[in-house]
This record gives sequence, C-alpha cells and structure tokens, in this order.
Amino acid sequence: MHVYSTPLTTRFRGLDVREGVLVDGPAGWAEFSPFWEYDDAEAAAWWAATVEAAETGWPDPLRTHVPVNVTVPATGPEQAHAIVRASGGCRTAKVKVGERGQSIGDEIARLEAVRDALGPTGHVRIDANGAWDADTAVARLTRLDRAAGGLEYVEQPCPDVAGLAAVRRRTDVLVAADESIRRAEDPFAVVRAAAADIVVLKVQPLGGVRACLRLAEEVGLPVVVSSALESSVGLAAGLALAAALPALPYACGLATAQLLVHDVVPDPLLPVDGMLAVRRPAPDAACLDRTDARRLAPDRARAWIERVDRVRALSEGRTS
Ligand SMILES: O=C(O)CCC(=O)c1ccccc1C(=O)O
Ligand SMILES: [Mg+2]
Repeated sequence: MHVYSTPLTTRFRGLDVREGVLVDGPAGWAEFSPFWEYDDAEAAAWWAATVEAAETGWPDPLRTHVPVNVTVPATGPEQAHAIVRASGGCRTAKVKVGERGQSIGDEIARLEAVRDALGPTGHVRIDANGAWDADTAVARLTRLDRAAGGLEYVEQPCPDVAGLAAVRRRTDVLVAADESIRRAEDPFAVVRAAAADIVVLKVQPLGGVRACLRLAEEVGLPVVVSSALESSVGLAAGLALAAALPALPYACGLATAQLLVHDVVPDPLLPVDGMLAVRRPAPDAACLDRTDARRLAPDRARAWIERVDRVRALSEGRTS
C-alpha cells in the first residue's frame, strides 16, 4: 500500500494538496482517495471501486478515445485563459462558479476569458457545486449564459433536488446533477422529480465501474463521467467507465491530471487534441518515491492507513 501526496497547481474546492492510497492487485493498480468530508460509511463505496480495480478489472472498452473537458478552477481571467490554452486541445471547458468570496463580476470575467480562449465553436459548461438557491440560480444563469456565449449546461446549481427541478423548469440552460447523485441516499430522486437533463457519474463515490454502468442504464439520462481529482491511477477507472458506456454524447471531466503538480505514473492521462486515449498507466518507482507521503508527511500517511483499515473492516462486516 502506497500513500501518495502531491500539491495542486491551483487551489481547487478548498484543497491545495491531493492525497490518497494506491494498492496493487492481481488486476492492476487501484486508488482509494475519498475526500475527508466523506465519513467511513460513505467511503465504503470508494473502497468498493478500489477493490474492483485491483481484483477484477473493468468491462471491455467500446471506444479507444474519450473527449474531455478542461477543468477551470475559480481563478482570475488571465489564468483561466492560460489554462484553456494549455489544455491539450480541449474543445470543452468546465468552469467553477459559486466560489465563496467571489462576485458575479468575477464569474463573468472568467467566462468571457474562457470563451475567448476556446473560440466560438467550443463548449462552455459551469459547475456551481450547489452554491445557489433556485431564484439566485435563475438570475445568475441569464447573465452567465450571455458572458459564456451560450452555456452547454450548468452542473448542480442548487444543493437539493427540488432546487434543481425548479431551475430546470425556469431556464433554457440544461441542468446536470452531480452531488444529487453521488452523495444522495436515493439517486433516482433526480429522475422522479425531472430535476436533471444529464447525470454526472464519478466512479469512486458510486462504488465502481460496474455499479456506474448499472446506474447509467437505470437512470436513462445522458452521462458525463467526471473525476474526483484522482491521480492517473484513479482516473483510469473513470476512463474505463467512459469507454464502456453505450453512448457518450458529452465530453467527460477526466482531464484533471493537469491540476496535479506530480502524478504517480510516468505517463499521466493527459489529453491530446482534446481526447484521452483509453489505457491504464501504472506507477513506477521514481513516481512513487516523488509522491511518497510516508516521507513527505508521515502523520498524513498514518491517517490514511488507519482510514483504509477502518473502511475495509466496515466493508467486510468486521469491527476494526
Ligand atoms: O468534472 C470535471 O471537470 C473535473 C472534476 C470536478 O469538477 C470535481 C473534482 C473533485 C470533486 C468534485 C468535482 C465536481 O465535479 O464537483
Ligand atoms: Mg460537480
């Protein structure tokens, strides 16, 4: 078991460092990296994804390449422009909005910069991570849609399913559900309430590639596969899901290796011409050493190992 730690190139969702655990099993390397706001019971789904990757592997791919979006954190406009230009040819950008302490003026400037960098034929989507109530969302979307030169969709404008449904009724912008799927007791509440046009699926919080394929089939809405800001070992599971879905009408949010200063593999999953080639890179000794949390932050490494022990015990029905 290896605990990795790497700085992020840009602060993202309040994080400056990404950490997680890598395990090597008969089917290949696997990642376990639940954010710390997930308790042990929630992290059990993340562990199921780890076990699948290490022990079983994934269904055969239906495609060799997956289109991806560049992910633009809540930065200033110059940096947003540079991130899109350095994205490896991504034709779709996902821009974070609703960041605490920022104004709609900051968001408009960021979206105008992203549109400028992409040109008129690119797609711009935004992710509010549930920051708004429905009235705020509807008012903001009019202005942000204009600043972006048209929004492809808005991801999780409100925290709750009722809010998503209201936004969907009251605007022409398509609505994607993320947290309302991945942190919900019942992901089908979104479908029953007609609260989304699109669902975002993340492999680790939803319990693995096969679990996501079943969910996609049952939900019956277009799917965007997105990362949980994993290393390239974890991203490979998302890529396997995107490659195995019967339909893939939108670019996926799997280009986040760009946000890591160090990756755990020598050949990270980075886009070329806006696409990730479907493959499963493996760590080497130099990359593992460079990211070794036991050396960089021994107390953090210990915390992760204890977390794995607890979550594994919970998953196997033991008490740790
Ligand atoms: O979808 C993307 O472009 C990148 C992934 C991403 O945004 C993300 C990464 C980690 C945790 C949450 C989220 C999110 O979609 O809200
Ligand atoms: Mg999201």
